[in-house]
Amino acid sequence: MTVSGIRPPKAILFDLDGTLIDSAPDITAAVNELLAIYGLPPLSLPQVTAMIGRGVRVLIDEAFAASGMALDGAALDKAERVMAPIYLRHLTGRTRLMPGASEAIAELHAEGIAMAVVTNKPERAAREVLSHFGLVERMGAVVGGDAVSRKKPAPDGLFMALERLGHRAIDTVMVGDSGTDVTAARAAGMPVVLVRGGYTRVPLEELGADLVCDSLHDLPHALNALNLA
Ligand SMILES: O=C(O)COP(=O)(O)O
Ligand SMILES: [Mg+2]
Repeated sequence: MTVSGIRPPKAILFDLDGTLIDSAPDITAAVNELLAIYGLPPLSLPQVTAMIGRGVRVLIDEAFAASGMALDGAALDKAERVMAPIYLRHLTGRTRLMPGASEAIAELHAEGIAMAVVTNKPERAAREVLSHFGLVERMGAVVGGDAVSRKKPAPDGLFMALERLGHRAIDTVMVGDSGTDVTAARAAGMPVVLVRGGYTRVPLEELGADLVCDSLHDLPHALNALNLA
């Protein structure tokens, strides 16, 4: 307890793409390599960026639709299999940490706050990126979109991370960049903070988060001011 009545969180669940890392350039490269195999021209960075956050299958579906080639279920299954190794070859080359990510994680770790990543990215890919940036050992759990039967906006991955961390939803805050993260956090009964600079085109104020931060630099301070129920 810092100030009377204000109770900071004991654990934080981070979204990955658009929140801790700026992976859109690598994901765009992977999408364009896949499209090229199908004889399709490349999409732009802003086009692909808007497709990130709901898992690789949605990404592929939307990329083909935007290229004028709608895929049925079986064709989408096949494209997903073709994409898997391509995606894994484009994880870190053009990906950077979001501003303030390492500082915020170091500060929260020093404060004894438990942390986990809950992403719709495949878990192997998420672990590889976190390990590349030296952050995987800071995370008490990494839950990928393929580790649960329902990805975010369902709360399944958040519950799995809580179980692994040994914390309760009411002591935990979800930190993300999109409406998907807000919906998942609400479904898990958890407060949610959104950070600007991610992959959502909708103004963050309209997404119903408890708090909006300009960058991860502001996060440790903002969390102290968040009044948990
Ligand atoms: O859509 C993805 O693959 C990843 O998205 P997330 O890390 O923002 O959940
Ligand atoms: Mg995201």
